[in-house]
Order: sequence, then structure tokens, then C-alpha cells
Amino acid sequence: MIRAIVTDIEGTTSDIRFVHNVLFPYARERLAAFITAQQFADPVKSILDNLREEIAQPNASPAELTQTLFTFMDEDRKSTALKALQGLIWRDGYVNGDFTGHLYPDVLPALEKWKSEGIDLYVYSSGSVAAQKLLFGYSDEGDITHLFSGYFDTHVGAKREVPSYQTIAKQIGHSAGHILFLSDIHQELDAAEQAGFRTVQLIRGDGDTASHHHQVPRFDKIHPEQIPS
Ligand SMILES: CSCCC(=O)C(=O)COP(=O)(O)O
Ligand SMILES: [Mg+2]
Repeated sequence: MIRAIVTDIEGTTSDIRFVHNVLFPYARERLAAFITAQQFADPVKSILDNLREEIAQPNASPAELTQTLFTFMDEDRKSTALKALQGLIWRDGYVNGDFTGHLYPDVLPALEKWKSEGIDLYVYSSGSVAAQKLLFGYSDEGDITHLFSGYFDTHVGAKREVPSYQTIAKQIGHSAGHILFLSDIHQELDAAEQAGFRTVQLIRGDGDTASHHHQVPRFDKIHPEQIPS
């Protein structure tokens, strides 16, 4: 019996194009000025220190760190420091109404149904927890954060690493076999499966023939009650 569902965001609840064509450029255009303005004040000061640690360059200047962050953005590197800064910059965009968090139309009805059936809902994304709360707090369907019991980001580890899912299961408090993980990326599902999670892969666009996970095109095709324990 499924007691909790953990969902990815990009490519699962929300269109990859929203993340790559709206969110990422918004942060890229503002990053250098944001760091210049905020470098001496927390949380940015601490995030820059964390980045120095991440790249093992304790004396890197703000200008050098900014260059590193641009390289990370080019590579779509899931750096915890980059994700924290992007989340801070996106806040303005959401609050000013420059954009709302994209949700596929099948997502909200399914989340509400599962929640009403007593299934606890969680989010796991490389985007920072703050960024996740913004996307769902300022979503196309309004604030839907009340549906979620918790959020996980790269502070628990990378999404393709098995221990990340073991940590999530421990924090949720259900055994892994009672937790369903939803993602569009089969390598993330592989890691979750190795940790004992049940898995379903969202195929929102092109198929994925390299995957052995159960595949669905939309959330209304997911039936947690039919997933055997
Ligand atoms: C919180 S929305 C932005 C998601 C993001 O920054 C990202 O890098 C997507 O990573 P994911 O692990 O969710 O594919
Ligand atoms: Mg994804």
C-alpha cells in the first residue's frame, strides 16, 4: 500500500520549457547584479562561502564565483549554491507577477485526490526547497503548498544517488516500499528503486526506451492503490 508519494518537478509536475525558457534565463540575467548588491549580506554571503567550499577555492573573489556560476548554468550543474541563488532571484519574479509556476493540468486534481485518500505528498527536486515552495505557492492554479507535507532538495544528496532516497524515506517515516517516486528521468527512478521505492515514470514528450519503469503520460494514469506491495 502506498502511504506517501514523492514527486519531481521539472518534466513531471511542470514543463521543462518553463524551467529552461523562463526560470533559468530570469536568474541568469540578474545573477551578476544580484551578487554585487547582496554579497555582504546573508543569506548570499553564506551561500558564496558554501560555493567556495564546493569548488575548493577558499579565496575566490565574488567576480570569480560569478564566472563559476555562469559555467554551472551552462552545464545545468545541480550545484546547491547555484540553486539557492536562483531561488532567491526567482522570488522577485513570482512576487512581481512576471510569471507563475507552471503545472500540467492533470497534476492538481491527482494531488488533491491522493491527499484526500490519506496519501502524504512530498517534493524532491534539485531546485532549492525555497524555489519549490515558490513554484507551488505561486502556481498557475494558485497556492497549492497546503497539499505537501515536506520538501527535499540536494541537501539530502543528488537525485541519481541511492542514499538520497534512503535519507528521504527515513525523514518521511515510512518504509521505502510504501513510498512512490514520480520522475521523468529513469536514472533518478533507478536510484529510488534501488533504495526500495516504488516508481512511475512520467513521459510528457519523447519516449524513453532505455527505461524499465512503469510509464504514464499524465498523473491521472497513476493509480497508487493498484501498485502491489
Ligand atoms: C524548483 S523549480 C526549478 C528546478 C531546477 O532548478 C532544476 O534544476 C530542476 O532540477 P530537477 O532535479 O527537478 O530536474
Ligand atoms: Mg525531472
